[in-house]
Amino acid sequence: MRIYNTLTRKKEELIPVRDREVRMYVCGPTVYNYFHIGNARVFITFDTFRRYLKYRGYKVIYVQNFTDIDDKLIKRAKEEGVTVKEIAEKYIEEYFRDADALGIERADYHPRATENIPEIIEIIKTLQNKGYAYEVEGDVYYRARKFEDYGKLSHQNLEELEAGARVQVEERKEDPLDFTLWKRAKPGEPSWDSPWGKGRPGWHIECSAMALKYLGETIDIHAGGPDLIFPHHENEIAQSEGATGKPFAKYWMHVGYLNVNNEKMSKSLGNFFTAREIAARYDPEVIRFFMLSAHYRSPINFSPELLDQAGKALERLYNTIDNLAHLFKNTDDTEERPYFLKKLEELRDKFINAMDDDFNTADAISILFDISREINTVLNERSKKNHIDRALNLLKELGGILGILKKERDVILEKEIEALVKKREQARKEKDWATADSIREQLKKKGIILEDTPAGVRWKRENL
Ligand SMILES: Nc1ncnc2c1ncn2[C@@H]1O[C@H](COP(=O)(O)OP(=O)(O)OP(=O)(O)O)[C@@H](O)[C@H]1O
Ligand SMILES: [Zn+2]
Repeated sequence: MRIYNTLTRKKEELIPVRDREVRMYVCGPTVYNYFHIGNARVFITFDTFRRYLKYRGYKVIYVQNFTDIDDKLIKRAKEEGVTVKEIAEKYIEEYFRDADALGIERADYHPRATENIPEIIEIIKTLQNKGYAYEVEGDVYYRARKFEDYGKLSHQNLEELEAGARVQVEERKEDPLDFTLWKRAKPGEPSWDSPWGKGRPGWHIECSAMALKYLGETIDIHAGGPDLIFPHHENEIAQSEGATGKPFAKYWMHVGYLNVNNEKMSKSLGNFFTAREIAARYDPEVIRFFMLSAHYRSPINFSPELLDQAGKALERLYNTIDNLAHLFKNTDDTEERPYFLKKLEELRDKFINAMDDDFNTADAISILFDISREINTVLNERSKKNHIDRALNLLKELGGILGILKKERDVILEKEIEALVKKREQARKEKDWATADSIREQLKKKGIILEDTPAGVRWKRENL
């Protein structure tokens, strides 16, 4: 398998640290709000990659954290007159509700920053002992310039980094490049005891501490959204590698932005839809299908029209599944087509090759349509039962990796269709056009097309 690595800007062969085991850390949400569909892109993408790695026989240990203490949470808690803990509890619960609804499997570990304070303090102490960290009156900073490789993930040299660093109002830091590891407590804010007095952790150090605790010193894949490359992931590397002296993560993966009118969907711009709003209007499988139709590193535009299109495309695959179920019930089970079975195997291999090549879900989806086309041209009411069965299983097997084609469908049988066609004829005779139209629609949804001919009404299944 090959994976594009942000660190080397190349596709590299996946060689996990431990044989057949992939340890993966995905930066999770800051829990002060519902997550939006742009955030969902990260969760859905890596959930899919995790499923695929398992399909390929890897044991996967998957960690996704919750940032449950930070300025945004504190602000939100003040606004609502509740505690920071209450805000965090609420939005962690809401996260699971929405993620479950989108078919995102739970991580093996969902650690929270506030439940790992001793580990965070420990790593800061190590950094301080090694000269990477310094304290200024209860605040602790990371001495970025001391870490030789600083900038290696975002591919910036020191001049570029300096130009990017905001001029600091406070003169406490030795260098504008330095970043916070520990913040001295302000009155009324949650705080923990530490060697530097009462305070709370900075954002970057949480992930270093939790990755180390749950996955070890060198992990295989570290992932997140594109805005995390700098500074968050760059700083995570400086902290983790500074503390352990070992490489932190072998492969760094980042998804492309989900945009609205070519602008990043974000809370601050106000151009966002929560995952909950969208899941109320669209089938979760349609949302996944939409996300996975593009390459994960490409930006995607979000619009209701595009979701509708995704819905129609997914429906075509479901029609094939319905047709297969229909054929299975109605076949006379005589026609042997060894070529077809061989072709299915070839298409499965193509799907695997696409996914092995940096998780190319866009190609993988187009192969599902190739499979569907093959089924619809070759199979008929004489086909061998085992051919039909193999075809159905293959679609379910490969669809399942992407988290689609999992729904049980009630297949409409011939005699039900005939009955509805008759009912529609009757309605037409009585000039009850509303009923006639609604029956046509009902059948269309099940992939049945009606043709009004001079000899009466004929029907056929779409794709067959
Ligand atoms: N439009 C987007 N497209 C893809 N990923 C995104 C987008 N917006 C946020 N992310 C990612 O979602 C994950 C959760 O991030 P976080 O909870 O910090 O979001 P946020 O920064 O509050 O969102 P926003 O950028 O809307 O303010 C991160 O990995 C982040 O990179
Ligand atoms: Zn992180």
